[in-house]
Amino acid sequence: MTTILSAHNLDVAYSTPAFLRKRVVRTALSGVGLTVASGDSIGLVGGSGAGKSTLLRILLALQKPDAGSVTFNGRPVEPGPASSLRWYRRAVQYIPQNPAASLAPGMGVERLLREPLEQLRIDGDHRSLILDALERVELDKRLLMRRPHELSGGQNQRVAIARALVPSPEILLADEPVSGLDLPLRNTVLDVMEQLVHRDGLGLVFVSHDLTAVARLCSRTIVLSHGRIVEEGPTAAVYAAPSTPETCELVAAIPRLPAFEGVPNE
Ligand SMILES: Nc1ncnc2c1ncn2[C@@H]1O[C@H](COP(=O)(O)OP(=O)(O)OP(=O)(O)O)[C@@H](O)[C@H]1O
Repeated sequence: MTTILSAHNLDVAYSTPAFLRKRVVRTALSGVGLTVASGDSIGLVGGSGAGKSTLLRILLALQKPDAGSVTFNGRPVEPGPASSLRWYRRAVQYIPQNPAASLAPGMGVERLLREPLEQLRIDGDHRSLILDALERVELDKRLLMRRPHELSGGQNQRVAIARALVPSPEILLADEPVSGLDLPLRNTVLDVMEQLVHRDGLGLVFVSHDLTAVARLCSRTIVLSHGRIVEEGPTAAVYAAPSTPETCELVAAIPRLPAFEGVPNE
């Protein structure tokens, strides 16, 4: 059976606190829907304030929309106590933007990778699940003894990805996972994510300002602007012929190699 995470007609508006005299209501999402099957890779792009994080929080069952719904294989997904969401957290995992902030500094890598297995009450041989996740992110098992501050930024991000992989999820939701990394580390992390999508067939929702990374990982792209989906389709088609001003602006911002002096760009 194909696993499906679906969001239908999501609306979210934030309003300023009631004690302020001039109440401002800001639309964060309006009529947003998306569907992710295992093996799908979807880039979620848009300018600052477009609604990407709000959508991700709802897909992670961390926030309830004002209207609309999220389902996983037809089962409703809503914020609630950890015990009521274990089934969902096993199937859908999160890769954070900033592993330095999300990995507890006092824990060694082995403990960090064991914790989700215990919290989600996953049976089986935890040590072999941990070693398998490490291998998938191309980290040496000797790193299990280290703590986050003894690792590079790229190694920490791969630990964060391994932590998301240990419960054997079907879908990963990633929030700007390479934004803080310099170019070589960024490429290493993207290589790992590419393998997870293309070799292992995991579903991916990849939130990013980095359209080059989206082009590499995602077969489909959704463009959000002011809380609305303004464009969506196969990534190559969206980039080749953007049909809205918002997408044109994002595509125009993709860095290009400068022409060498005397050698004109084609
Ligand atoms: N807790 C909140 N209270 C009030 N307004 C909020 C809150 N969270 C987000 N917003 C507003 O909702 C809109 C969407 O914000 P959101 O963070 O989802 O966008 P984003 O696309 O993730 O932006 P960025 O790329 O800058 O992180 C913005 O106008 C933002 O200011």
